[in-house]
Amino acid sequence: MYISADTVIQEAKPSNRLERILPVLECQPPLALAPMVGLSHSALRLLILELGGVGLFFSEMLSVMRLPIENEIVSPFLCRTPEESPFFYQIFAGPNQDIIPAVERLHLLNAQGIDLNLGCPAPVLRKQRAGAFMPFDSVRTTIATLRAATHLPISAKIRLGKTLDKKALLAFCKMLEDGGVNLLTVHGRLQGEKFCRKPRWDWIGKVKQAVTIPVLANGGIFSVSDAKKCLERSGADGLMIGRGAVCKPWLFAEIARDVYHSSSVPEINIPDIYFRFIELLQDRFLPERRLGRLKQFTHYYSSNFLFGHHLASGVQNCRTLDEAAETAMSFFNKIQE
Ligand SMILES: Cc1cc2nc3c(=O)[nH]c(=O)nc-3n(C[C@H](O)[C@H](O)[C@H](O)COP(=O)(O)O)c2cc1C
Repeated sequence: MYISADTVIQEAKPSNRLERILPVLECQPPLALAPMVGLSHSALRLLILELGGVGLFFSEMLSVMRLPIENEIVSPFLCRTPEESPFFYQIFAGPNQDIIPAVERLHLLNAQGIDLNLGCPAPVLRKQRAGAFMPFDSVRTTIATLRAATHLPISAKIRLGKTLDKKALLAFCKMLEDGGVNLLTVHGRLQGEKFCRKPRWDWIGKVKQAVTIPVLANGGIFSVSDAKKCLERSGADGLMIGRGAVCKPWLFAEIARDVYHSSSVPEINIPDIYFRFIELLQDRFLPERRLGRLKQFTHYYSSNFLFGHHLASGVQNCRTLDEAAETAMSFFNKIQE
Protein backbone atom coordinates (compact mmCIF):
# COMPACT_ATOMS: atom_id res chain seq x y z
CA MET A 1 0.00 0.00 0.00
CA TYR A 2 1.35 3.37 -0.92
CA ILE A 3 0.21 6.41 0.99
CA SER A 4 0.90 8.96 -1.64
CA ALA A 5 1.61 12.58 -0.94
CA ASP A 6 0.16 13.69 -4.29
CA THR A 7 -2.91 15.16 -2.68
CA VAL A 8 -0.64 17.04 -0.32
CA ILE A 9 1.04 18.72 -3.25
CA GLN A 10 -2.28 19.98 -4.56
CA GLU A 11 -3.63 21.08 -1.23
CA ALA A 12 -0.59 22.61 0.47
CA LYS A 13 -0.26 26.38 0.55
CA PRO A 14 1.78 27.57 -2.46
CA SER A 15 4.37 29.21 -0.23
CA ASN A 16 5.04 25.90 1.46
CA ARG A 17 5.21 23.64 -1.58
CA LEU A 18 8.78 24.18 -2.63
CA GLU A 19 10.21 24.27 0.83
CA ARG A 20 8.95 20.91 1.82
CA ILE A 21 10.23 17.51 0.92
CA LEU A 22 7.16 15.43 0.38
CA PRO A 23 7.38 11.97 1.83
CA VAL A 24 5.82 9.01 0.07
CA LEU A 25 5.33 6.25 2.56
CA GLU A 26 5.61 2.70 1.54
CA CYS A 27 3.80 0.68 4.11
CA GLN A 28 4.70 -2.94 3.51
CA PRO A 29 2.99 -5.19 4.47
CA PRO A 30 -0.14 -3.04 4.85
CA LEU A 31 -0.67 -4.03 8.47
CA ALA A 32 -0.92 -1.37 11.14
CA LEU A 33 -0.87 -1.43 14.91
CA ALA A 34 -3.97 0.41 16.16
CA PRO A 35 -3.86 3.40 18.48
CA MET A 36 -4.70 2.13 21.97
CA VAL A 37 -4.38 4.15 25.16
CA GLY A 38 -1.94 2.49 27.55
CA LEU A 39 -1.09 -0.27 25.06
CA SER A 40 0.30 1.20 21.82
CA HIS A 41 3.59 2.38 23.29
CA SER A 42 7.25 1.96 22.53
CA ALA A 43 7.68 -1.34 24.43
CA LEU A 44 4.82 -3.07 22.59
CA ARG A 45 5.96 -1.64 19.26
CA LEU A 46 9.51 -2.94 19.75
CA LEU A 47 8.20 -6.34 20.78
CA ILE A 48 6.06 -6.51 17.65
CA LEU A 49 8.97 -5.35 15.49
CA GLU A 50 11.12 -8.15 16.87
CA LEU A 51 8.45 -10.67 15.88
CA GLY A 52 7.96 -9.12 12.43
CA GLY A 53 5.18 -8.46 9.96
CA VAL A 54 4.07 -4.98 11.00
CA GLY A 55 4.09 -2.20 8.39
CA LEU A 56 2.83 0.91 10.16
CA PHE A 57 2.45 2.25 13.69
CA PHE A 58 -0.07 4.60 15.25
CA SER A 59 0.51 6.20 18.64
CA GLU A 60 -2.15 6.17 21.30
CA MET A 61 -4.37 9.26 21.07
CA LEU A 62 -2.70 12.50 22.13
CA SER A 63 -4.43 15.67 23.21
CA VAL A 64 -3.47 18.66 21.04
CA MET A 65 -3.47 20.71 24.24
CA ARG A 66 -0.93 18.49 26.01
CA LEU A 67 1.27 17.54 23.06
CA PRO A 68 3.26 20.78 22.94
CA ILE A 69 4.28 20.49 26.61
CA GLU A 70 5.04 16.75 26.83
CA ASN A 71 8.70 15.80 27.31
CA GLU A 72 9.47 13.21 24.64
CA ILE A 73 12.41 11.73 26.55
CA VAL A 74 10.38 10.59 29.54
CA SER A 75 6.80 10.77 28.31
CA PRO A 76 5.44 7.25 27.87
CA PHE A 77 3.16 8.65 25.16
CA LEU A 78 5.91 10.16 23.05
CA CYS A 79 9.07 8.11 23.64
CA ARG A 80 9.96 6.28 20.47
CA THR A 81 13.03 4.83 18.76
CA PRO A 82 13.88 5.42 15.06
CA GLU A 83 13.05 1.78 14.25
CA GLU A 84 9.42 2.42 15.20
CA SER A 85 8.55 3.64 11.70
CA PRO A 86 6.64 4.52 9.63
CA PHE A 87 4.85 6.27 12.45
CA PHE A 88 1.62 8.24 12.60
CA TYR A 89 0.89 10.17 15.77
CA GLN A 90 -2.81 10.19 16.55
CA ILE A 91 -4.26 13.46 17.82
CA PHE A 92 -7.67 14.45 19.11
CA ALA A 93 -8.99 17.97 19.26
CA GLY A 94 -12.13 19.77 20.33
CA PRO A 95 -13.76 22.32 17.97
CA ASN A 96 -12.06 25.39 19.46
CA GLN A 97 -8.69 23.91 20.28
CA ASP A 98 -5.65 25.23 18.44
CA ILE A 99 -3.97 22.33 16.66
CA ILE A 100 -1.05 24.26 15.16
CA PRO A 101 1.36 24.01 18.16
CA ALA A 102 0.68 20.26 18.29
CA VAL A 103 1.40 19.88 14.55
CA GLU A 104 4.63 21.85 14.91
CA ARG A 105 5.65 19.56 17.74
CA LEU A 106 4.92 16.48 15.63
CA HIS A 107 7.17 17.84 12.88
CA LEU A 108 9.96 18.14 15.43
CA LEU A 109 9.29 14.60 16.59
CA ASN A 110 9.87 13.37 13.05
CA ALA A 111 6.33 12.16 12.53
CA GLN A 112 5.76 10.38 9.24
CA GLY A 113 2.05 11.07 9.35
CA ILE A 114 -0.69 12.58 11.52
CA ASP A 115 -3.88 10.73 12.33
CA LEU A 116 -7.01 12.53 13.48
CA ASN A 117 -9.16 10.57 15.90
CA LEU A 118 -12.75 10.89 14.68
CA GLY A 119 -14.11 7.60 15.94
CA CYS A 120 -13.41 7.20 19.63
CA PRO A 121 -16.57 7.37 21.77
CA ALA A 122 -14.75 7.62 25.15
CA PRO A 123 -16.38 9.95 27.74
CA VAL A 124 -13.21 12.03 28.01
CA LEU A 125 -13.66 12.96 24.34
CA ARG A 126 -17.38 13.64 24.70
CA LYS A 127 -16.60 16.44 27.16
CA GLN A 128 -14.31 18.11 24.63
CA ARG A 129 -16.54 17.32 21.64
CA ALA A 130 -13.56 15.53 20.12
CA GLY A 131 -13.20 12.09 18.49
CA ALA A 132 -16.59 10.66 17.50
CA PHE A 133 -18.31 13.70 19.03
CA MET A 134 -16.74 16.33 16.80
CA PRO A 135 -19.45 18.17 14.84
CA PHE A 136 -19.35 17.75 11.03
CA ASP A 137 -18.41 21.37 10.33
CA SER A 138 -15.65 21.32 12.94
CA VAL A 139 -14.23 18.19 11.33
CA ARG A 140 -14.13 19.97 7.99
CA THR A 141 -12.41 23.03 9.52
CA THR A 142 -9.95 20.94 11.50
CA ILE A 143 -8.95 18.93 8.44
CA ALA A 144 -8.49 22.14 6.45
CA THR A 145 -6.30 23.61 9.20
CA LEU A 146 -4.31 20.41 9.47
CA ARG A 147 -3.88 20.20 5.69
CA ALA A 148 -2.55 23.73 5.53
CA ALA A 149 -0.25 23.19 8.51
CA THR A 150 1.55 20.03 7.44
CA HIS A 151 3.23 18.45 4.44
CA LEU A 152 2.84 15.05 6.08
CA PRO A 153 0.25 12.46 5.05
CA ILE A 154 -2.91 12.89 7.08
CA SER A 155 -5.05 9.98 8.08
CA ALA A 156 -8.38 9.81 9.86
CA LYS A 157 -9.80 7.01 11.97
CA ILE A 158 -13.56 6.71 12.06
CA ARG A 159 -16.38 4.39 13.11
CA LEU A 160 -19.44 3.80 10.93
CA GLY A 161 -21.42 6.65 12.47
CA LYS A 162 -24.21 7.01 15.03
CA THR A 163 -26.67 4.84 13.08
CA LEU A 164 -26.35 2.72 9.95
CA ASP A 165 -26.78 5.38 7.29
CA LYS A 166 -24.89 4.71 4.09
CA LYS A 167 -25.50 8.12 2.58
CA ALA A 168 -24.30 9.99 5.67
CA LEU A 169 -21.27 7.72 6.09
CA LEU A 170 -20.14 8.11 2.49
CA ALA A 171 -20.74 11.87 2.53
CA PHE A 172 -18.55 12.08 5.64
CA CYS A 173 -15.78 10.01 4.05
CA LYS A 174 -15.92 12.01 0.80
CA MET A 175 -15.67 15.21 2.81
CA LEU A 176 -12.51 13.84 4.48
CA GLU A 177 -11.02 12.80 1.15
CA ASP A 178 -11.86 16.13 -0.52
CA GLY A 179 -10.38 17.95 2.46
CA GLY A 180 -6.99 16.32 1.90
CA VAL A 181 -7.01 13.19 4.05
CA ASN A 182 -4.63 10.64 2.51
CA LEU A 183 -5.52 7.49 4.43
CA LEU A 184 -8.72 6.37 6.10
CA THR A 185 -9.11 3.74 8.81
CA VAL A 186 -12.63 2.46 9.35
CA HIS A 187 -13.51 0.63 12.54
CA GLY A 188 -16.51 -1.43 11.48
CA ARG A 189 -18.78 -0.60 14.41
CA LEU A 190 -21.28 2.13 15.15
CA GLN A 191 -20.42 4.82 17.66
CA GLY A 192 -22.30 3.25 20.57
CA GLU A 193 -21.45 -0.39 19.86
CA LYS A 194 -19.38 -2.41 22.28
CA PHE A 195 -16.44 -4.57 21.27
CA CYS A 196 -18.42 -7.76 21.90
CA ARG A 197 -20.57 -6.94 18.84
CA LYS A 198 -19.34 -8.44 15.58
CA PRO A 199 -17.80 -5.73 13.39
CA ARG A 200 -19.47 -4.95 10.05
CA TRP A 201 -16.61 -5.56 7.63
CA ASP A 202 -19.00 -5.33 4.67
CA TRP A 203 -19.77 -1.71 5.63
CA ILE A 204 -16.06 -0.92 5.47
CA GLY A 205 -16.36 -2.18 1.89
CA LYS A 206 -18.99 0.47 1.13
CA VAL A 207 -16.50 3.14 2.15
CA LYS A 208 -13.70 1.51 0.19
CA GLN A 209 -15.82 1.62 -2.97
CA ALA A 210 -16.70 5.28 -2.49
CA VAL A 211 -13.24 6.80 -1.97
CA THR A 212 -9.98 6.72 -3.91
CA ILE A 213 -7.60 7.01 -0.94
CA PRO A 214 -6.33 3.82 0.76
CA VAL A 215 -8.63 2.33 3.39
CA LEU A 216 -7.54 0.25 6.37
CA ALA A 217 -10.14 -2.07 7.87
CA ASN A 218 -10.25 -2.31 11.64
CA GLY A 219 -12.12 -4.34 14.23
CA GLY A 220 -12.24 -7.91 15.43
CA ILE A 221 -9.12 -9.36 13.82
CA PHE A 222 -7.64 -11.98 16.13
CA SER A 223 -6.37 -14.59 13.67
CA VAL A 224 -5.16 -15.14 10.11
CA SER A 225 -8.59 -16.45 9.25
CA ASP A 226 -10.22 -13.23 10.55
CA ALA A 227 -7.72 -11.21 8.51
CA LYS A 228 -8.58 -13.11 5.32
CA LYS A 229 -12.34 -12.81 5.90
CA CYS A 230 -12.10 -9.12 6.71
CA LEU A 231 -10.05 -8.38 3.59
CA GLU A 232 -12.45 -10.42 1.47
CA ARG A 233 -15.58 -8.72 2.82
CA SER A 234 -14.23 -5.18 2.94
CA GLY A 235 -11.90 -5.15 -0.06
CA ALA A 236 -9.72 -2.89 2.12
CA ASP A 237 -6.15 -2.01 1.20
CA GLY A 238 -4.84 -3.21 4.52
CA LEU A 239 -5.67 -3.95 8.12
CA MET A 240 -5.34 -2.15 11.41
CA ILE A 241 -5.13 -4.49 14.40
CA GLY A 242 -5.59 -3.55 18.05
CA ARG A 243 -6.39 -6.08 20.75
CA GLY A 244 -5.43 -9.04 18.57
CA ALA A 245 -1.88 -7.71 18.46
CA VAL A 246 -1.70 -7.44 22.25
CA CYS A 247 -3.06 -10.95 22.73
CA LYS A 248 -0.66 -12.26 20.06
CA PRO A 249 2.14 -9.83 19.25
CA TRP A 250 3.21 -12.35 16.55
CA LEU A 251 -0.15 -12.02 14.73
CA PHE A 252 1.29 -9.50 12.25
CA ALA A 253 4.02 -11.98 11.32
CA GLU A 254 1.45 -14.73 10.76
CA ILE A 255 -0.77 -12.53 8.59
CA ALA A 256 2.24 -11.17 6.68
CA ARG A 257 3.34 -14.72 5.93
CA ASP A 258 -0.04 -16.24 5.09
CA VAL A 259 -1.69 -13.30 3.33
CA TYR A 260 1.14 -11.17 1.96
CA HIS A 261 3.89 -13.82 1.65
CA SER A 262 6.31 -11.27 2.98
CA SER A 263 7.63 -12.49 6.29
CA SER A 264 8.48 -15.58 8.26
CA VAL A 265 7.23 -16.28 11.76
CA PRO A 266 9.87 -16.86 14.43
CA GLU A 267 9.46 -19.68 16.89
CA ILE A 268 6.88 -18.59 19.44
CA ASN A 269 7.52 -19.20 23.12
CA ILE A 270 4.69 -17.47 24.99
CA PRO A 271 6.40 -17.13 28.41
CA ASP A 272 9.65 -15.88 26.79
CA ILE A 273 7.73 -13.21 24.88
CA TYR A 274 6.08 -12.10 28.13
CA PHE A 275 9.45 -11.68 29.86
CA ARG A 276 10.87 -9.91 26.82
CA PHE A 277 8.00 -7.46 27.11
CA ILE A 278 8.94 -6.81 30.75
CA GLU A 279 12.55 -6.16 29.67
CA LEU A 280 11.34 -3.69 27.06
CA LEU A 281 9.17 -1.91 29.63
CA GLN A 282 12.29 -1.57 31.79
CA ASP A 283 14.33 -0.27 28.87
CA ARG A 284 11.79 2.25 27.68
CA PHE A 285 9.96 3.62 30.74
CA LEU A 286 10.65 5.21 34.09
CA PRO A 287 10.07 2.74 36.95
CA GLU A 288 6.74 4.24 37.98
CA ARG A 289 5.38 3.87 34.44
CA ARG A 290 6.03 0.15 34.00
CA LEU A 291 3.69 -1.85 36.22
CA GLY A 292 0.44 -0.27 35.03
CA ARG A 293 1.39 -0.98 31.45
CA LEU A 294 2.30 -4.58 32.27
CA LYS A 295 -1.09 -5.06 33.94
CA GLN A 296 -2.89 -3.70 30.91
CA PHE A 297 -0.87 -5.90 28.55
CA THR A 298 -1.40 -8.98 30.74
CA HIS A 299 -5.17 -8.46 30.65
CA TYR A 300 -5.04 -9.33 26.92
CA TYR A 301 -1.97 -11.58 26.78
CA SER A 302 -3.43 -13.96 29.38
CA SER A 303 -6.00 -15.03 26.76
CA ASN A 304 -3.29 -17.33 25.38
CA PHE A 305 -3.90 -19.70 28.32
CA LEU A 306 -6.88 -21.81 29.26
CA PHE A 307 -6.66 -20.57 32.86
CA GLY A 308 -5.21 -17.20 31.86
CA HIS A 309 -7.50 -15.31 34.22
CA HIS A 310 -5.27 -16.61 37.06
CA LEU A 311 -2.31 -14.91 35.42
CA ALA A 312 -4.27 -11.69 34.80
CA SER A 313 -5.67 -11.44 38.33
CA GLY A 314 -2.34 -12.48 39.91
CA VAL A 315 -0.44 -9.74 38.08
CA GLN A 316 -3.27 -7.27 38.71
CA ASN A 317 -2.74 -7.64 42.46
CA CYS A 318 1.04 -7.09 42.37
CA ARG A 319 2.63 -3.96 43.75
CA THR A 320 5.96 -4.09 41.96
CA LEU A 321 7.25 -5.18 38.58
CA ASP A 322 9.48 -7.82 40.22
CA GLU A 323 6.51 -9.26 42.06
CA ALA A 324 4.56 -9.38 38.79
CA ALA A 325 7.43 -11.16 37.02
CA GLU A 326 7.60 -13.75 39.84
CA THR A 327 3.83 -14.24 39.74
CA ALA A 328 3.99 -14.82 35.99
CA MET A 329 6.93 -17.21 36.36
CA SER A 330 5.09 -19.37 38.88
CA PHE A 331 1.99 -19.37 36.63
CA PHE A 332 4.06 -20.51 33.63
CA ASN A 333 5.82 -23.20 35.73
CA LYS A 334 2.49 -24.47 36.99
CA ILE A 335 0.91 -24.84 33.57
CA GLN A 336 3.96 -26.74 32.33
CA GLU A 337 3.76 -29.28 35.20
C1 LIG B 1 -7.56 -0.20 25.53
C2 LIG B 1 -7.96 0.44 24.23
C3 LIG B 1 -7.57 1.75 23.97
C4 LIG B 1 -7.93 2.36 22.76
N1 LIG B 1 -7.48 3.61 22.50
C5 LIG B 1 -7.74 4.18 21.29
C6 LIG B 1 -7.16 5.42 20.93
O1 LIG B 1 -6.36 6.01 21.66
N2 LIG B 1 -7.51 5.95 19.72
C7 LIG B 1 -8.36 5.30 18.86
O2 LIG B 1 -8.64 5.82 17.77
N3 LIG B 1 -8.90 4.11 19.16
C8 LIG B 1 -8.58 3.52 20.34
N4 LIG B 1 -9.05 2.29 20.62
C9 LIG B 1 -9.79 1.55 19.57
C10 LIG B 1 -8.82 0.71 18.74
O3 LIG B 1 -7.91 1.51 18.02
C11 LIG B 1 -9.58 -0.17 17.74
O4 LIG B 1 -10.33 0.65 16.90
C12 LIG B 1 -10.53 -1.15 18.45
O5 LIG B 1 -9.87 -1.78 19.52
C13 LIG B 1 -11.05 -2.22 17.47
O6 LIG B 1 -9.97 -2.91 16.89
P1 LIG B 1 -9.52 -4.38 17.43
O7 LIG B 1 -10.74 -5.24 17.40
O8 LIG B 1 -8.45 -4.81 16.47
O9 LIG B 1 -9.04 -4.19 18.84
C14 LIG B 1 -8.71 1.66 21.81
C15 LIG B 1 -9.11 0.34 22.09
C16 LIG B 1 -8.73 -0.26 23.27
C17 LIG B 1 -9.14 -1.69 23.52
